Amino acid sequence: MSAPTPPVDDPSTTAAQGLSAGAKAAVLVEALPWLRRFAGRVVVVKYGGNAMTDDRLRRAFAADMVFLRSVGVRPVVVHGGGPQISSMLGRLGIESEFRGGLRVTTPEAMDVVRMVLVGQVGRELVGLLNAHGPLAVGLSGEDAGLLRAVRREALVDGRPVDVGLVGDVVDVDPTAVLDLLEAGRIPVVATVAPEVGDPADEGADEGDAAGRDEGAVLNVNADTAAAAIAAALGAAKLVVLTDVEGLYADWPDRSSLVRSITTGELAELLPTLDAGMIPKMEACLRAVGAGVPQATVLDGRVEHAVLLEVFTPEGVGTQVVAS
Ligand SMILES: Nc1ncnc2c1ncn2[C@@H]1O[C@H](COP(=O)(O)OP(=O)(O)O)[C@@H](O)[C@H]1O
Ligand SMILES: CC(=O)N[C@@H](CCC(=O)OP(=O)(O)O)C(=O)O
Repeated sequence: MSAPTPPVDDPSTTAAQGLSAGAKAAVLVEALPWLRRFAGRVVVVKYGGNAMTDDRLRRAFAADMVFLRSVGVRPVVVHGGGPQISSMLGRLGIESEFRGGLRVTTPEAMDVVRMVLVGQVGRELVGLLNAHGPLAVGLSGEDAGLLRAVRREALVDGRPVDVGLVGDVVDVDPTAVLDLLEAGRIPVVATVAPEVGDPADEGADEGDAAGRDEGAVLNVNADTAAAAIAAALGAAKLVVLTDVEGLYADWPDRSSLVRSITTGELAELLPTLDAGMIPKMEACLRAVGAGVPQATVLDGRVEHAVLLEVFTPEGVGTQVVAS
């Protein structure tokens, strides 16, 4: 007879082993008001950066999502996958470049974006979460009308530049995500979205009577999509994982880390920021502007960063709140 398989998160193997009983109890007691505050509420987590590529961090992230769900919080994961897309494009010999922080997406590249986000990154994440039980269900912006997008341009040196099949979310139908949450699942969203005609563009001669361009699917930046989804779900929090401690007011001066910033202050700082941080801070601004009470950019290199953020009074990273 073989020995019983230990649970995925065998408590006997955790770092908490080194803590005294008093310290362990203090951690649990400290979490109590936060457990109460977020019980039953939606928390949207944008997953990307190092937390997505390092195996130990990937497992810790999955455990965090399962923890949230186990204590009655409703996590929704919106994932990126930029490095994985670049790697697959490279393997296929398809050239790819970013302009103003957005990938120039040809129809050929779009096939790869969709294949990698939906068929690879999303699948792997669902598998990681489901090692804990039948919890995660993957879907893309194309499923059940979740996302609708219009084409957008990139801003390079203040001037608009065509980047091909790249979109910005104009409409979210959260019904499918809410159904999954209601069933106790963890929705995992890949950010490709069907294109709709720009409602402002009345003279458009393409598309059907409803202004919809049949068939086109757009590549949407995952930070931007996470913000739109958080707003549509009335989330209690948007958490954006990245590979730095948070927002630096004077990048790369490490002493300029911002712990908390209002939307008004952030709007002033935004034009001075460098490429990588712009979509993240725009996403936080958009979510909080649309009524999400808090948005936080977190260091995905820190194991269990999401739990620390949600369940401790200090939090970690940079928090954006309404002015
Ligand atoms: N003001 C800033 N504060 C923090 N990071 C910044 C800032 N400006 C630019 N960055 C860069 O943005 C990067 C994060 O963006 P990106 O690499 O696109 O993230 P991810 O892969 O996590 O989506 C950081 O690693 C850093 O190099
Ligand atoms: C338009 C655009 O640039 N889309 C992104 C979508 C993936 C993404 O946002 O991934 P990260 O969060 O890992 O950067 C891309 O093609 O890379």
